[in-house]
Amino acid sequence: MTEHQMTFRQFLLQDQRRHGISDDLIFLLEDVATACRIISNQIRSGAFSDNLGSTDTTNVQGETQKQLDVIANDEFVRHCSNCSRVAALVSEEVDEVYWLKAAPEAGDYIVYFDPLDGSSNLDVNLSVGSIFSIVETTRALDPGDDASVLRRGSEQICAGYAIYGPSTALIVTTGTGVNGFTHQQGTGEFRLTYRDMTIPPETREFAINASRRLAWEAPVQRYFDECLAGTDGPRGASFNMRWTASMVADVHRILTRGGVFLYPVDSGNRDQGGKLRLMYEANPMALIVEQAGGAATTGSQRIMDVEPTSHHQRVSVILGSRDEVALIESYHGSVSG
Ligand SMILES: O=P(O)(O)OC[C@H]1O[C@](O)(COP(=O)(O)O)[C@@H](O)[C@@H]1O
Ligand SMILES: [Mg+2]
Ligand SMILES: [Mg+2]
Repeated sequence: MTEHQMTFRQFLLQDQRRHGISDDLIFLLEDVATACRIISNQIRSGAFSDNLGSTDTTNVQGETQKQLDVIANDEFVRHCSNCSRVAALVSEEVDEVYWLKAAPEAGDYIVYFDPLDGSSNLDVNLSVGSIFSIVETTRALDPGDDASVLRRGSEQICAGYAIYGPSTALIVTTGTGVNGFTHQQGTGEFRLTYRDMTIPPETREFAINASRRLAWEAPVQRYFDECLAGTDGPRGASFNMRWTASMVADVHRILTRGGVFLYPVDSGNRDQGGKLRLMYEANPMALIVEQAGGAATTGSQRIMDVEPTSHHQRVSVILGSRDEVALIESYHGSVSG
């Protein structure tokens, strides 16, 4: 058997030998993989099991929940609760923190997750995903205080996402590079198919929701206009654009062939602080992108250095190919300099 076909478990055991990850983290990651496997099957059989479409409930984000948002949330809660070292869960779909331990200890885990990312794509059969982030606490959490789960992204020990696209894949980092595993029909195994994913520093492809152009701040407008100016413009090159309305799908493309993804703060979402959520969208994707040689910024600050103030806070997100991100950051600097 070549390393190429290694199973997720075999890879984690190798990671343990090489980098010392704990048994508990291996068990937890296998539980996350099980949750994603079940969610993948639920999505793919959606039209027959009547779980497509919306519920009549609204989540803490003020969004009408899709049935699969709720199903995916329940699968994450059910499986992540198996690990006795998980003290708390933070989900995009639920306002409060799930406290799993009455007396948390230092060394316990906090799991933050977006159970179903790109929900607006579900009913139109486009790629969606799940995103997760794991922090190991250095001091005991206080179950009476939800703010005690607030940790900087730089404290993550692990992050990943599952993409439910033409195939289902699980992309994970435990702090020593990024590897991806494709779900194998028949065996149900996740097998190593993307080894040491690396983002090229340069790119000619960007992803942004251009329908928000009028709301953007000057640095983003400048960047966009220069890309569209083509070979005769200041960048001296023509750029391609993509936007899937699923962060997981856009980031997966960037991990596979490079690019830059922007969901900046703009006049339409400034009151909320942006669109995407820091703890279970921006931070995990920032760790994955940085581990693959890319960069992730708010425009003025490294995303993983942002000091969180609430577990559902939103943030400006610019991530991907390192040189492109640096250029966009310099445009923000030149505005604020
Ligand atoms: O609809 P828009 O403005 O293009 O926003 C799309 C963005 O919103 C999201 O769908 C938000 O995530 P959720 O689906 O988990 O709420 C991102 O995946 C995506 O990048
Ligand atoms: Mg999301
Ligand atoms: Mg979601």
